Amino acid sequence: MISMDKYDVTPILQCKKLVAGYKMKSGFVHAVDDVSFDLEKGGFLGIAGESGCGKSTLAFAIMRLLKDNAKIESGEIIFKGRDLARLKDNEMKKIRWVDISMVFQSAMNALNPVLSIGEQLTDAVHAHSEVTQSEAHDKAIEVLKLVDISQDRFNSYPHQLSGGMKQRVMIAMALILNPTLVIMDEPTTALDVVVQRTIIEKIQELRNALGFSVIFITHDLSLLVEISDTLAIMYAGKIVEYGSAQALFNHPLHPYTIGLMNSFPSLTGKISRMGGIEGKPPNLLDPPEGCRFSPRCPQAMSICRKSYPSLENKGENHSVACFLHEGVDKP
Ligand SMILES: Nc1ncnc2c1ncn2[C@@H]1O[C@H](COP(=O)(O)OP(=O)(O)OP(=O)(O)O)[C@@H](O)[C@H]1O
Repeated sequence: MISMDKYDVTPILQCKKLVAGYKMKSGFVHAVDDVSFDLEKGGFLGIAGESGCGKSTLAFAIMRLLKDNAKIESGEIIFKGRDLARLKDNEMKKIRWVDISMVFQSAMNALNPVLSIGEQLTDAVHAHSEVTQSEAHDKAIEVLKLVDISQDRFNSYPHQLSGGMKQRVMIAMALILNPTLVIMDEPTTALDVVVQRTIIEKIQELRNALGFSVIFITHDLSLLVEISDTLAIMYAGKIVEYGSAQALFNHPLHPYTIGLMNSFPSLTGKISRMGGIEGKPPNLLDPPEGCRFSPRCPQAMSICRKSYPSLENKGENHSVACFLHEGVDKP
């Protein structure tokens, strides 16, 4: 885990009570429901949760790249003092890819098969800045070098590269305009474990060298506790636990976080029972009353089925939304 002291603590991004989702004939899918968090300059925020809990919708809302049937219903996304949720499209265009970029799930498949990677990188530079062909070419070579791809590969086509290399090209693409924030949505999921590890190490190395902030989204909590300085655990559209990766790892408070932690082997090597979480997440068109986790929670009390607990501070940089902890201050 990374010490937080190294980084400036001024938030560059503040999500405040964000509500976003999908308009359907049968109602509104509350995919992101009252989500708030801060991200410091140079910070690394990991967002974990099962499939369908709203992680990608949150990422696309920040990028303002939501699908046609989706919308930001309320809340704010303050980036460098401006509310992205309310920015006009032409203003957002100046920020997207330039100041905030994104590496999508299976991004490597998004490379254009008929253009060389060098052309795709230089096109990305030209699309957003007034530079000469030779400056764009130099920039492309520079970012390829950052992700350990030799300049001999400049004229290679995507099919000539391995999956790991293609994903590194996508990371190079996300970094080419020197963004302040890079959102990574499952950037390594499609790759084998060894390649995944190299790419994660590369991302950390580049973040340390270049100082950009990262929002890293994955269902793999074991990976996140290792690489993030702050963690947000999402369940059914809501953040149920939030805080420093260390605090969450050492003292997970929410039964859902504990369930996720029990779903992977202990990093300390201690043998513990691997338990999953029974049941499945609710339908977000019609979520259960009260705490959305209550139907699956082994410790649910009657209040949990009636009211939703608010996210309360339980110690320095650690908060949880759970009635089991309401009014109890924990380290
Ligand atoms: N285009 C859409 N129209 C309607 N509902 C959608 C649409 N896209 C996603 N959803 C719903 O929104 C909710 C959140 O989905 P989202 O993709 O954000 O979750 P996720 O945590 O990123 O999942 P995954 O890890 O599988 O990508 C889910 O209930 C999903 O079914």
